[in-house]
Amino acid sequence: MQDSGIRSTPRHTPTVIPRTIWLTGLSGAGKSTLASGLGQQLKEAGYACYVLDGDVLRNGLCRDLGFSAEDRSENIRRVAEVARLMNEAGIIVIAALISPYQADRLMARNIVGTERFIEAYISTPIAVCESRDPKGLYRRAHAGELQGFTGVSAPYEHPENPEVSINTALMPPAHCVAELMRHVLDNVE
Ligand SMILES: Nc1ncnc2c1ncn2[C@@H]1O[C@H](COP(=O)(O)OS(=O)(=O)O)[C@@H](OP(=O)(O)O)[C@H]1O
Ligand SMILES: Nc1ncnc2c1ncn2[C@@H]1O[C@H](COP(=O)(O)OP(=O)(O)O)[C@@H](O)[C@H]1O
Repeated sequence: MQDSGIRSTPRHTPTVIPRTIWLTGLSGAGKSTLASGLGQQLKEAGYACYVLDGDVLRNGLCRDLGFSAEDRSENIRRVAEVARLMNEAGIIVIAALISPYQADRLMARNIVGTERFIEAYISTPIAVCESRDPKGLYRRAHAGELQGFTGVSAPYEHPENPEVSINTALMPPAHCVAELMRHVLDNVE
């Protein structure tokens, strides 16, 4: 066969390993802020990514669920299943859920696949979260208007071995996002 002489231009196409970065931490710790900042940076760097925010999903996919231990577990299971599907489609997922129980986070890791799962503990101390109180939920929980509120009247089990740990009380948001971005880039190519 005659050589047409046409050559495709060699391109550097990075082999992206689509990970799920699972942000866990108290309400007000900074999960949503960092998830959206990280999502924006990844998009700007050319990666396909998607933010699954517990707060948002509870208005749709998980709107039938409350905050009992069982419902939180089901919430996390559903989000982890979605994350797995998105990873399989080549999309980097950033999940931001309180996910207060160790067993549920382990379940999420197993559903997504342990090699794909990056647990990022947003370790902001509760005193800082309470002073931020961006939605007034701590005030309502202390006033007895909100039952089973994580950190006040429901437990938060600290991750024992997270891949990343970030205390947002110590650095401005941009630095926290940069720290997460560095970790993700080290792990997606
Ligand atoms: N009782 C109680 N405990 C904790 N959080 C509560 C509760 N009631 C409502 N909210 C609001 O729900 C958001 C947490 O949803 P998650 O899906 O992340 O929670 S969980 O992972 O299933 O525990 C959480 O969002 P964030 O503040 O962004 O964390 C709250 O706004
Ligand atoms: N370094 C920081 N990183 C993230 N959020 C911060 C930081 N410093 C202050 N904040 C503020 O803390 C609040 C965190 O709220 P949010 O991101 O909704 O937390 P969560 O999703 O964990 O409930 C926001 O009002 C944010 O502006």
